[in-house]
Amino acid sequence: MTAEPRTPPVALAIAGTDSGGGAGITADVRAFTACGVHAAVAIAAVTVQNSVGVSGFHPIPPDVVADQIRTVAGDMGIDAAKTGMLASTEIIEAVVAAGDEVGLGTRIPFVVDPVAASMHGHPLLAPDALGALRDDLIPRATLVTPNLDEVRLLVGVEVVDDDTAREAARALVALGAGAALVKGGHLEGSPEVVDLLLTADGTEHRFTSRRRETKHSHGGGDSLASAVTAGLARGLPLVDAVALGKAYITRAVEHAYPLGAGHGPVSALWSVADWEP
Ligand SMILES: Nc1ncnc2c1ncn2[C@@H]1O[C@H](COP(=O)(O)OP(=O)(O)OP(=O)(O)O)[C@@H](O)[C@H]1O
Ligand SMILES: Cc1ncc(COP(=O)(O)O)c(N)n1
Repeated sequence: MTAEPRTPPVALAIAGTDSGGGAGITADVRAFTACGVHAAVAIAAVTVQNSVGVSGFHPIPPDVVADQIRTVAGDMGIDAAKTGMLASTEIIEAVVAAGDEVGLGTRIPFVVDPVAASMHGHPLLAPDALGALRDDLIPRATLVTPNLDEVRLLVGVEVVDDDTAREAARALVALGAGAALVKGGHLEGSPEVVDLLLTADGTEHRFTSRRRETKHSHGGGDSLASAVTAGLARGLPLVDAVALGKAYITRAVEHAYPLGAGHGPVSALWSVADWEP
């Protein structure tokens, strides 16, 4: 007799699409799958995007974003959730309202990746939405995962070394986040990439990897945040979930591939390429 298939944990990505399949929801779904959880999605925006950049940006009506969250939570349940591109103040407020109803950040671990722009420098968030991100969404986060540009926008700290990364993480936790992971990918000039995790009780952890010389890192931030979310959905403690996320992104950057004329994506294919009929 064969055993009944077991239902995996469910993780929800609340984010934008990338038509080129490098970043946003496509990176989230790949990371969830590679990390062993079922991927549910609440689409917040559609972008017209390829490896060279973003040429269109179309927010989804806020009530539709909120309804996607409610309908997933009400049926299959959510074991952890993450946000990526949220596009506007109105969408952020809708996510906050629906998130409060279903328990994001209280009953359910909630990772906020405060996406403000694409790696090509194209905006993915209305400038007037920073306040809602800072004051309403981040205080509900179990973990916030900014890159160094987002750190500057959110808390005004210029990160150049460990001390300033620590200062930034403290400022993010002071906004009300349960923990902050300050990602060091943009700190060029060092052979290592250090991501600094600070939890609300003041405990610090450094996650270090060798820096790969590559221009193909599209979707790296989304992939890291989603892999951490998958770890949380699987019930790992936060520090172990971040360690899983760092291991996943390190392999994904190692296997990143050229695609199109611009920046290729980090890869999840190493986790599935050996499959044979
Ligand atoms: N060159 C690299 N080699 C190895 N790891 C890297 C490299 N660049 C970034 N990473 C890792 O990728 C993750 C994302 O870091 P980064 O600071 O680039 O965030 P991001 O700007 O949000 O990502 P992206 O814009 O590429 O989606 C981090 O865990 C970081 O350590
Ligand atoms: C829909 C969407 N979400 C997030 C990113 C950020 O990813 P990156 O910084 O690699 O461009 C993106 N480009 N598009």
